[in-house]
Amino acid sequence: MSKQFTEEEVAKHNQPGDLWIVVDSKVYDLSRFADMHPGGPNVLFVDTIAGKDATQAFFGLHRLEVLERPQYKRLVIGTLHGQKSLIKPPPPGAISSVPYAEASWLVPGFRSPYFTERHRKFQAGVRTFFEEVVKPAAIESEDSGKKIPQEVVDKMAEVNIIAMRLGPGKHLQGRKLLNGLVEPEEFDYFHELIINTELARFGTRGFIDGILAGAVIGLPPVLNFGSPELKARIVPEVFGGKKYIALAITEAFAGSDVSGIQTVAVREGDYWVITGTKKWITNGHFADYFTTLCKTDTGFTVILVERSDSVNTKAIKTSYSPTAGTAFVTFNRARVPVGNTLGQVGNGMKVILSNFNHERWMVTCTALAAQRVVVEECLKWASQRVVFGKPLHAQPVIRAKLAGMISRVEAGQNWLESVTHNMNNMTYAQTSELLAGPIALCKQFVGRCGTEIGNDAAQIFGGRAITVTGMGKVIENFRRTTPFDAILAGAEDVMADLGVRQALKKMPSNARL
Ligand code: HEM
Repeated sequence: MSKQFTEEEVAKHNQPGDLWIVVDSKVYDLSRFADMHPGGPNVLFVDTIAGKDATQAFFGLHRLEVLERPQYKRLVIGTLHGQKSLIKPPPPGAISSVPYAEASWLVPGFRSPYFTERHRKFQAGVRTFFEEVVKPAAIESEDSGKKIPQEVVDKMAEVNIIAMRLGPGKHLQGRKLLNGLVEPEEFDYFHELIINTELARFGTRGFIDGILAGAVIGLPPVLNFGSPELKARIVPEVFGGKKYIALAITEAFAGSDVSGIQTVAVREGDYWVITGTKKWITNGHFADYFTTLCKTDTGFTVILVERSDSVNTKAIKTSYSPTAGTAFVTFNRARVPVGNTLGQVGNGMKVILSNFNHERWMVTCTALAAQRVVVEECLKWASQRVVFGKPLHAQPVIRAKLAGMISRVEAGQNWLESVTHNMNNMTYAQTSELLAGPIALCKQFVGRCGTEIGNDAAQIFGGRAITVTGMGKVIENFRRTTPFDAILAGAEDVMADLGVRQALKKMPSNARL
């Protein structure tokens, strides 16, 4: 039982050298801390704060996590008599009770045609895992820009999260997935959607890509088009988190116009000799393998290039965290055995295209999850921030912005879930034929919504939205990095155009008004 104080007792400690305040029923002794307070000592000595309950003032200026830091927890000397602490960080794995902070299938009372009890159990397990194991590293790496920690990769490999991120399929057979929370044969795209969602909830966009997005896009060509020997060697290393792989398609010469690439592979006996450069290669800075699109005599060919002295990687400074390992890659006559060819020589475009739908869908999942976090941040802030003597949400313009943000996220979510349901029920050929357009359009819609949500959130948070630490840090990260969602895996305008062109191809010739 902690020591209890009356309001009168607390009130006596209200000056330099002897300062107590109350936040959420806890009494803090700030006598020595006041001079070290990052917001300065003077703000603590005003009449309404010193010796008083400063809960509202505190939460108008600090995130709850400040009070969770050990150096500040130590300042608590007791509680206010007869009061209980009401504001607590949610335990790992908890579902938020803030409206629209969760997809509706997780909200008590709502029904879903797609998610089962098994999905719910899986979601709870994934959230707990990510919050306990991944979140601290996500925050640390996003900030420091350093490579994702190997211990986290090892733990993800142990429960087969790296393998699950490649979606349902034979590669999951015989694996124990998240301690048996899902069987390999029941694993579907909704399970994968859950993983993508949970990964994107920390306000750390660079880390989302750093934590092996390269494997999600770079390994499928090996799995689907590599020789049995190559697969037997590469796949276990990557799923085991021991080796890293990146997809190397784009160049300074060619982005959306993939066919403009200039990297060349020339056959010399049993080897390919590869010369050229690749740009914006996610995870490239620390990758061991590069799934590389090359020009060959008879068209384009995808070749798995292993890191060697002839492969040089240089970090590119992007607007998100260097922890993503974004690199400029140079192949300087890199010699690769012909056995590393993925698919048929000259048929590289097929190999590359086979990957695009899944990649675009994945980016849509993580983008949407990050947007939902922004909605939650804005609802909390609009409720706890007091302006002109009222909560921020008392302003109609703020409520209008919230309405727009919520509607965009819910629209995107419902579209994404419908696409995901169809991915679960279509053959690969049907998905290519019928879903390439909807996935492209859904991605461009969610990407555009990201820009609009970022703009609205910035108006709600004001100066805090352009400040890297403190109250608005999640909004700052989101606004700075949401363009990645609108560009990676297919730029917004290209996606829109692709979706419409796919639709026009299917226009019946006899359709008339
Ligand atoms: C337990 C008591 C407190 C602790 C441990 C604490 C700690 C901190 C910390 C760590 C920061 C840096 C910014 C951040 O990380 O969010 C900060 C900033 C600040 N604090 Fe406190 N603080 C306390 C109480 C208060 C109170 C009662 C006030 C009321 C006026 C206050 C006013 C400020 C201001 C004005 C800033 C600067 C905010 C900004 O830059 O936006 N602090 N405080």
